[in-house]
Amino acid sequence: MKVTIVGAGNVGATCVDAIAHRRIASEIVVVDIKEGFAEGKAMDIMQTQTTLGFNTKVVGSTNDYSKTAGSDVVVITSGIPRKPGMTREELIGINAGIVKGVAEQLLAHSPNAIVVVVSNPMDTMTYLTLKATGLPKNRIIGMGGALDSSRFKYFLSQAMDKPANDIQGMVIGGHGDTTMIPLTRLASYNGVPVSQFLSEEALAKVAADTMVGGATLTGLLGTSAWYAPGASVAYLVDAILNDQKKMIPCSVLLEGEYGQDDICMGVPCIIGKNGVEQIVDIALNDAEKALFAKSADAVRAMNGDLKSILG
Ligand SMILES: NC(=O)C1=CN([C@@H]2O[C@H](COP(=O)(O)OP(=O)(O)OC[C@H]3O[C@@H](n4cnc5c(N)ncnc54)[C@H](O)[C@@H]3O)[C@@H](O)[C@H]2O)C=CC1
Ligand SMILES: O=C([O-])CC(=O)C(=O)O
Repeated sequence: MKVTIVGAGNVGATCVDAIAHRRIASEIVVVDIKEGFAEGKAMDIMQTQTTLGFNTKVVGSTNDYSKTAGSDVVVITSGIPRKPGMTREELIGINAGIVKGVAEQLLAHSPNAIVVVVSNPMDTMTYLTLKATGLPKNRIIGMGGALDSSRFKYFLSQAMDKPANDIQGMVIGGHGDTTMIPLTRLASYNGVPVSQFLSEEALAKVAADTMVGGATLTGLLGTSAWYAPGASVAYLVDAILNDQKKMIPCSVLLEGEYGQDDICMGVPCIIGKNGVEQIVDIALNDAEKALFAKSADAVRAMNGDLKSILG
């Protein structure tokens, strides 16, 4: 199986590394616009083959998409990250043009690929990719919910002092500081509701910490995070390549689900070899429904800005 990652920066290179370690692809091509950068990252990662014991071939390319031909999955991480104090939404002006151009070049060489969108603001970049390429909705997947859910489980495990791998939970909604919705009501410690272990106040703090999880790391690091984002992409790509039918919250086109139309937002999806194989329409309570509708309003407003940006 062949995977292409566009963007050899912090997130892109970590995606390559994490996918190579999972031993799920025969070849990974990494593309960047910066001369020699992707080639350098590819060579560095290839020089870990013998110490880490994987056989995936990693190839770097400076903007030559012919090397990406025939990819099964392509991942778009190209674009600028935010700096401390910024929101993801502020990146739209620069990233929209980058993502559109990259998506067109990728599909010219890999017309059957499943596209994973990572660049921010991710829900709007996913919607843009869908509109610009005209691909069926099952083949355009925005990655945000997998990451936000892993952060949610981390904060729950810290608050409960229990192992993160025994915690189940999902974050839906937009991938934004104020738009994501950690589903505390449905989170569990091996099936037991987390409300049995944490007070309402403690759960509210976990939800709040999860929502600003990316902003907190941006403040600490001076740029946004990459280890958990790269690992989340690899987790999603594994589910596609190995047809795992995992339920992963992803940003996908909604056509009536969750009361929304013509918008890409995070909802639980069954992910397999066809990409998004099913949207799981879970029964939200009234408060969660209201949060979802508010989140959709914000994402839709951002999508509206695409018209003026792209002409
Ligand atoms: N959806 C999510 O959960 C997450 C999204 N992100 C987003 O991912 C994006 C990348 O973040 P980082 O890797 O930290 O940034 P970075 O600055 O380290 O890397 C971005 C790379 O994209 C390259 N690039 C720019 N224009 C390009 C083009 N037209 N073609 C090919 N390559 C191009 C740059 O040369 C650079 O190497 C940002 O927009 C960030 O906000 C980051 C983390 C999580
Ligand atoms: O916070 C950011 O800007 C990058 C991102 O989407 C995340 O780490 O969740």
